[in-house]
Amino acid sequence: MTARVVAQGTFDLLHPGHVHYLREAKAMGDELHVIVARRENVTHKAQPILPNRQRRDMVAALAPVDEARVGHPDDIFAPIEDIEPSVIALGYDQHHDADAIEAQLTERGLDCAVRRASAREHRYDDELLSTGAIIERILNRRG
Ligand SMILES: Cc1cc2nc3c(=O)[nH]c(=O)nc-3n(C[C@H](O)[C@H](O)[C@H](O)COP(=O)(O)O)c2cc1C
Ligand SMILES: Nc1ncnc2c1ncn2[C@@H]1O[C@H](COP(=O)(O)OP(=O)(O)OP(=O)(O)O)[C@@H](O)[C@H]1O
Repeated sequence: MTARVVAQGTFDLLHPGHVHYLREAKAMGDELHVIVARRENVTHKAQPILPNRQRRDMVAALAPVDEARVGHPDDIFAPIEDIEPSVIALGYDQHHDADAIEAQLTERGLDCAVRRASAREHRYDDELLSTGAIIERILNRRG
């Protein structure tokens, strides 16, 4: 049986940290499905610069990714019910609580584990491993 893995995030302005996360998520199963957060659902930080569809298309073009979709407007478990993954891979810094997600999955009758991916370490001095850091450098150098 094919083991599907779900990864999720904003993925505005791609960088090597995203690639690290998606490679690791893919290694947790056979097929990687990515849910790209809708702009209006990104409320815990500044809203993305790039539109939903552009972020989805760029993520879909990355080697570890089998399918990428823009997330549901108001039910984050709707795409999960559709994909039926065996693992949800949370990013190392995602604010979601793994136990709370597991409880909601069980409540909906979904048999799926929640795992946490690792962070990517810097490999050289001025490498930028967050979208926020890229935007800050743009503002500093071009603003
Ligand atoms: C299991 C799971 C499913 C999600 N599904 C959706 C969704 O359907 N629609 C959406 O807009 N965001 C979805 N999200 C993304 C969150 O809403 C949140 O914006 C996202 O995790 C932000 O990640 P970031 O801080 O890494 O950018 C989902 C997150 C998780 C953990
Ligand atoms: N340096 C990194 N190492 C490993 N995973 C990362 C790294 N940066 C982002 N990710 C993961 O990629 C996914 C999408 O991240 P997100 O789009 O929030 O990027 P970000 O660079 O962290 O953004 P921001 O700087 O705006 O917080 C999340 O699961 C996040 O944990």
